[in-house]
Amino acid sequence: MSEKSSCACEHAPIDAANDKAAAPHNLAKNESTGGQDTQSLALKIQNMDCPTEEKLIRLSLKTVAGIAALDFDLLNRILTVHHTLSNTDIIFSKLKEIGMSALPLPATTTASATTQTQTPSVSRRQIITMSIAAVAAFSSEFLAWRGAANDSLPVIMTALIAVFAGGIPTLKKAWVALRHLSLNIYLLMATAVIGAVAIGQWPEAAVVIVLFGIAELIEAASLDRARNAIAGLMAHAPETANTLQTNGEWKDSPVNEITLDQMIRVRAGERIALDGIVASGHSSVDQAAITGESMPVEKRTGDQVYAGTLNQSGTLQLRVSSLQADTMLSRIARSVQQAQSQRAPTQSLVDQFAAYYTPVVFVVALLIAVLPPLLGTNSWHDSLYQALVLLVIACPCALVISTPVTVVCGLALAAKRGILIKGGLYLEQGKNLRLIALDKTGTLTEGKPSLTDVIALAHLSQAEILQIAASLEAGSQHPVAYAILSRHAESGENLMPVLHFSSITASGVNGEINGQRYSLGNLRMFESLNLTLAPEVKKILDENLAQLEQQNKTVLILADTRHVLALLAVADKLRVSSQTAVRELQTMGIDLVMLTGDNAQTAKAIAAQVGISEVRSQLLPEEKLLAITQFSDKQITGMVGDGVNDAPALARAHIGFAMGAAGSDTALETADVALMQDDLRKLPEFIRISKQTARVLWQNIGFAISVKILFFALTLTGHSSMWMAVFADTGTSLLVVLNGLRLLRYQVSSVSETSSS
Ligand SMILES: Nc1ncnc2c1ncn2[C@@H]1O[C@H](COP(=O)(O)OP(=O)(O)OP(=O)(O)O)[C@@H](O)[C@H]1O
Ligand SMILES: [Zn+2]
Repeated sequence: MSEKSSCACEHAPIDAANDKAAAPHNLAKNESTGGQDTQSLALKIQNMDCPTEEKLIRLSLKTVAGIAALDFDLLNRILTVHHTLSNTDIIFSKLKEIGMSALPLPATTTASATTQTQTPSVSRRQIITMSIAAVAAFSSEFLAWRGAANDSLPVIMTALIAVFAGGIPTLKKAWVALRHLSLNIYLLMATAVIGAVAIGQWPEAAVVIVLFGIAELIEAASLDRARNAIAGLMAHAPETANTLQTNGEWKDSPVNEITLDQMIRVRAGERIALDGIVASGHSSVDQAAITGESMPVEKRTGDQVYAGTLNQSGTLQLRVSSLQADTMLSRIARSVQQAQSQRAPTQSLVDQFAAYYTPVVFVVALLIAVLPPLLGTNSWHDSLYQALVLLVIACPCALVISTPVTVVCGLALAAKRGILIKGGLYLEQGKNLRLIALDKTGTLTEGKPSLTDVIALAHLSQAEILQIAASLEAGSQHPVAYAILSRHAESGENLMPVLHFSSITASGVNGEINGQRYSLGNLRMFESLNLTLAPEVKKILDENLAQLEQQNKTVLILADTRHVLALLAVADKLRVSSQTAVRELQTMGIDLVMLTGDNAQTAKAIAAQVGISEVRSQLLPEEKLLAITQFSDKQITGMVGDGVNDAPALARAHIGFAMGAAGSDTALETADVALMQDDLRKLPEFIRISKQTARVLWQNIGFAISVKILFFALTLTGHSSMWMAVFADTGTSLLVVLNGLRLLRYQVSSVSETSSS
């Protein structure tokens, strides 16, 4: 057996290149495709349940030239093949060869696939034949127990019935594995059974293969449970919606036929079918399905509502703003689905362990079969039997299956609470966070500042100042611009046209109005103008500046090319939840640092209010990035931002968190963890989920390994039998899957929630 194929039963990675298949698609693109465009083919494979099958598929498709990468989503039984083939028939025929029938899926439906209930993987027919097999196997065992010889005709006949009714799928898969020179659990089982027959233990052979068959069915059924539990969390949007027809009537139509900008009506008590903007009506909407927040949110004309959320009180008319496949809910489902096809570190660890464990046990089994009889310390018969028992416990099934189930349940639990985690890696790393850097504006504060002061320093009136400032800010997305623009909107004046507009990140804006060049921004921006000011003007400017900053306001200076014209001050409110979150994180032993582009005085004041002692202010985006780089060189570092200016820093941190992701596409895309709600308390909650997931993960690993060790010892001392080993293996698999599922019901109670509600 070759180096590669000697790896374990189950889904140990086959080689480095294939292992990358678990990484996001863009990686696959760069791989060995010779610059051609990589296409993706999504396939639904009904009987792809177990990591063993993943391995078989990898083995069989590995030989096909033009396949760049494979993404496995075992839980949803979807295989995505990234390839450069012009004809994909070869994929189907290769799959058929190993007994898998594949159904092509349109690329866009992969998301909604999570939200459909799946056909159960255990059919009635399988249950009936397995029952017949079970009766036959136990009759065989019973006859032998009543005194019939183990190789007498009635015993052999009943055993054969059991093997044919219950063992054919196992034997078939073993044959495929053998042909591919891969050592997997089916091959181990088949070896054990054939070995038992060879030493005349017919009843034993029958019982083992039937127990294993039942185990496989139970495992498939329990994975179904995991699948449905997760689908149940995500599936919340109705399939039809009450739409306005061209003749003015309302009619229920299927959601997938509804187009953008159509009007739909949602009555009280109904779930909303598509994302939309409220066109008329007023209601409170329970948005838990998207944001995880338990309090309903008031919705009126102009507000955004999401598919899957529950309209509680009034009738709403909505203008549809996204198609079914693009709703926030579908994107969350898609994101969870993509996350689960990426291996978490523990999973890779377990896979690696499994890759060594099985061959080692196999060699030990061989030694046990051969050495004692050669040395004359045991009979051939007994040694062979012991060796076969060892083969049964060589299967790392429970271990390998429990990790993905647990991780997926952790991801689903978090998604249910409005925390969107982009991969098992971040879920596992969360518990190791030692330092979290927080952005100020929009993260600790609401990010919706209001204009508090307008101080004229030259000939302009307040109204003129406001008009110039607002016209300049019209081209900016910065929260400061929002403050100035919304005040200006109240005045009812028009904005003036601006020529040669430019916006300088972390400084301000400038442009030309009526032939005059203006700039508006922070002190850094003003100083870059190099104006020579009369001493008395300089004095007034400095005094006002100091005074406003003393009040913890962000001060902007409006200037033309020769004079300083005015000071404008804005103030932002701290989020109520920030304080509690900061305290909780500190209790968890995490260091907090505030990073901000704002002035030192205001930064320090806000930090003091929330209880953060380390502050870095007046940072440019690249300086934020530098700070994060320094932090993450030393410890596991998280960064929380709103994803607009701080995308590079978010990307550099070990875990980048984006706030209020439900409102912003960039945030949802750039973050490793997207907090759907504008609430920092989701951060300690994320860490708690991470810790609980790790706990369950290690419980499972510990339990599975203990059972193996126990049986190893029992076997070596001649105290276990083959069917006991199968029983233990199955039982362990089942228990670890159930233990993983328990996570879904984990109560993420937190101090802050109980005290604030
Ligand atoms: N469009 C703008 N108009 C006027 N001033 C601006 C504008 N954009 C940035 N500034 C000034 O530059 C400063 C730094 O901006 P930056 O976006 O880096 O940080 P911030 O939003 O204030 O805070 P944080 O870094 O916490 O998000 C702002 O405090 C403001 O004084
Ligand atoms: Zn197993």
